[in-house]
Amino acid sequence: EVANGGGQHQDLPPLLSFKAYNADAAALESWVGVNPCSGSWIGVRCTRGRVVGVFLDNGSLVGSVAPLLELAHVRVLTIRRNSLSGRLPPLDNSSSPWLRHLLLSHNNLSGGIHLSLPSLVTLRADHNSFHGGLQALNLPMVRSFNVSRNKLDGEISSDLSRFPSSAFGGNLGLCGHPLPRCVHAYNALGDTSGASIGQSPSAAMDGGSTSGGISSGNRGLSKLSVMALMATGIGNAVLILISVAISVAMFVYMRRKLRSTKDASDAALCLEEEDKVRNGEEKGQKSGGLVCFEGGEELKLESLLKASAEVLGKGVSGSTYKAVLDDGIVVAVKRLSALQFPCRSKAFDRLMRLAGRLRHQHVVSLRGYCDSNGERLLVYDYLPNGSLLSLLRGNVVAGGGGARRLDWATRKSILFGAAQGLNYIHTFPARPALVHANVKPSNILLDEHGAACVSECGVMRYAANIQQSIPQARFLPELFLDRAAAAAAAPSSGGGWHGYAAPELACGAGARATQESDVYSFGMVLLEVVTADKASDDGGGGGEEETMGMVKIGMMCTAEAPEERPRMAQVLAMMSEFM
Ligand SMILES: Nc1ncnc2c1ncn2[C@@H]1O[C@H](COP(=O)(O)OP(=O)(O)OP(=O)(O)O)[C@@H](O)[C@H]1O
Repeated sequence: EVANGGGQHQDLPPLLSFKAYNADAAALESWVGVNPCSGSWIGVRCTRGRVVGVFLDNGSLVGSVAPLLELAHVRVLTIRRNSLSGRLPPLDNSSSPWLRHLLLSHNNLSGGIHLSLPSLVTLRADHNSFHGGLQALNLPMVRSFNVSRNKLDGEISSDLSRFPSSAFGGNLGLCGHPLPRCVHAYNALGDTSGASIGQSPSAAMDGGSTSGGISSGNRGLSKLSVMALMATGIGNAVLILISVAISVAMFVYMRRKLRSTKDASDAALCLEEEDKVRNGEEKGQKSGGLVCFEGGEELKLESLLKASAEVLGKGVSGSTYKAVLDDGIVVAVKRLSALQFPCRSKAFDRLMRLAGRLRHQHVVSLRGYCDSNGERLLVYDYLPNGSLLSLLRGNVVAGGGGARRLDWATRKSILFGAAQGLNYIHTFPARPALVHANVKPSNILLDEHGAACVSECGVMRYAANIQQSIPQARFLPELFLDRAAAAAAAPSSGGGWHGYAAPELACGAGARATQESDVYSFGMVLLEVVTADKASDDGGGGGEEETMGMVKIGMMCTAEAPEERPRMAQVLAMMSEFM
């Protein structure tokens, strides 16, 4: 029943039309064959043989989004951080009856937004070039909403005004709660001038009729009529003066108001981060005990707890499971150890809500977070191709269109990807600045394209016994101890200390991870990867110069004194010479 008249899968034509814009895009490389529901089309999710989800964030994709909205059963369309252009077609219940989550942020889409979708739950259209007003939006069920940083104007309807200012910021023409009040300048001016114009002719007419003889050319104007004429003239002059004064006042008021709207709009952007923290957007959406972040809107605690799970591994901070939910979504669930995280901490809670906003192609996305009845679960995207640790162990992993082993090109691209992820975390606008606190090979995962993604940002920063656990080396996978110790024995790294954790973290119970200690850990990983067993390198090695260059960067990162280490942005700049 999924075939159309020509015997073709019904969802194939729209997907192929979209692919036609992106013939050479790596993100759509797997879109081959005639059955998009065969399981091999990356980014396409099907239920009962129909496409219900399209997930194409960060794919460097171009063209129009329109073909994807022709998928008759699509429930989730997320295509953020691409270069899509053109207009968003008007959508209503008859064109898109199943659509629940539409995520279009960070593209170049333009035109108006015309959506009448009574069941839409998520609309993220920020960072585009949409213009016009919001009056063509009828989204009574929407819970996650953001149209900031577009070219929208007009008044925010009362229905949408329940969202925080950060949902609307960066649109200079938008006004009304939660942004500053709208000034109906044209109406006000029109009314004022309308009143004065309306009055003076009638007053003149009255005057005219009172005088009775002006139009008749009577030269001998009566005293009364002269006085009436003068009174009318003075009256008119006063009215004109009043209306000019009102107009000037209105003009000044309007200018101030517009300026304050702009200031407020800028301020809204500057304060966006804090706003989200305070006003609840950062809180995500509560869904039965689970706080859901962007892209995790469909998660439910109940279905997480019911899901079939497979243990991926156990670390100091807890255990990680691969969970397959009822509707086929696969996630990785980290269950935090009660020993390391014994009590509820506001700081940790806040950190998780911040971590839920990290979205970058080299950072594993946190989609949800649960903290109830002493149970703490973190829900991440499941990355299917293992970790840097498994590559270092000599395993061959899939990804990037074929089997991957630790050849030189792979080593460099993994290190460069991880460095970009870490730099994004370090430069994310947050106060205090974000720290990863547990950079090591098992936390550098490989996505479906084989790209490196940094996982578990910040979790270990709030662990209770991090100091005790480091010297006992439980903190490190055993395999690494000798190698890491060897790397750390290098003169500049102040031998005697081993592992990925910076030496300063060993001293004193109050030691807390910092961005400098992250750089140290990254340096250790880099040295590890660059110097790892060449037997796993199947040719195309780095060459002396490149290897030495990378080792030098690793040495700088692992300087004993934190202040001597470079910042991640500098590390990236140095590494880019070898990329
Ligand atoms: N999102 C994910 N997708 C796929 N595999 C993952 C994901 N997160 C973690 N893993 C894998 O699960 C295993 C266990 O990870 P876990 O984070 O629990 O332990 P760890 O990294 O060894 O130690 P720590 O508790 O210090 O982070 C590791 O092999 C890790 O690579």
